[in-house]
Amino acid sequence: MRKIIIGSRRSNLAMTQTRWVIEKFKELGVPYEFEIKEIVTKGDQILDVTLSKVGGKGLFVKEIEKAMYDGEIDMAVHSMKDLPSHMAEGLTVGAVPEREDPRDAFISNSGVKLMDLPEGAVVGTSSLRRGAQVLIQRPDLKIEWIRGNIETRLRKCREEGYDAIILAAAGLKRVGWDPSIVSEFLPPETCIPAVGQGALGIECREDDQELLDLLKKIDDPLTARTVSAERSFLHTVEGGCQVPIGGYATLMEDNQVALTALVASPDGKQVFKESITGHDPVAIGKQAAQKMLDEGAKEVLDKVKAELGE
Ligand SMILES: NCc1[nH]cc(CCC(=O)O)c1CC(=O)O
Repeated sequence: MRKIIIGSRRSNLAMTQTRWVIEKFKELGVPYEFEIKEIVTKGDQILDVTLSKVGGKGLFVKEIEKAMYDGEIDMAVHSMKDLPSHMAEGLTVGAVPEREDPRDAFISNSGVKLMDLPEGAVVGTSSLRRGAQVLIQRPDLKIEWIRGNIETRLRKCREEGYDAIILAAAGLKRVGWDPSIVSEFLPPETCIPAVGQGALGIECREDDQELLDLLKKIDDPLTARTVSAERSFLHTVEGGCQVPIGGYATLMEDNQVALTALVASPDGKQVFKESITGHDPVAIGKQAAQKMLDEGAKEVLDKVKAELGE
């Protein structure tokens, strides 16, 4: 019986996601053994700098990809939103399982919603996308950087002078947090989630046909379809770095994909938003991106990238 070695970051969320995938396989009764191998990534070692300043999206995946090339591991379970829109040579996403809650969760110390925070209150986030969308609705608030895994951020929120923080609902739900700590699930209409938020992407070697066949069993083609529209948008705007970009697609009854995408300046003062519907997810992603780039989103993104030193 082949033993499949799954590489995972050691955070509680990464481990939980990896164990969830193994559990899915076990439920299906597949004839394989599974072993988890912990991988420490650069992103895990950087704790106190703004993530967007230290080197973009690949931060959590490079070491995992090296282990995959070296044959140390056979597959890796990623949060889709941490996967760069360009896959590394020879590696592929073999499965996109059913998506968890895509929304952002707003957690305030006093329990009030975003629009009810007192004037000038401090919101902690290390995401330019979340910061920009908070400022679009509440230009009076202060955005302060907060880093660390879910547990660390929740502790810092209580102890370090933030009035509220924003985390992905999917992460909270997966690690089993009590949903009552959430003051408000921000609607995707006013806080467009990150591309791929709530979905997993399971990576393996392109030439490992046996694993690709296995992964098909936990792939959700409907989630894959919406995520591919979002990623096509991200890819076309070249959002490889942590710039203020959001993209969220849903399926309509006639099986068309409806994509809403956003590019904003970090201060929320310039906003480009586009909603496009169509049958071909890759085409609508490109179309939305092209339209926004032509209308001026390119200058906004170039400016952010220059400030981040990319
Ligand atoms: N940026 C880190 C990250 N990557 C994936 C998730 C949560 C799970 C998901 O979005 O699928 C998180 C935490 C967060 O953004 O709060």
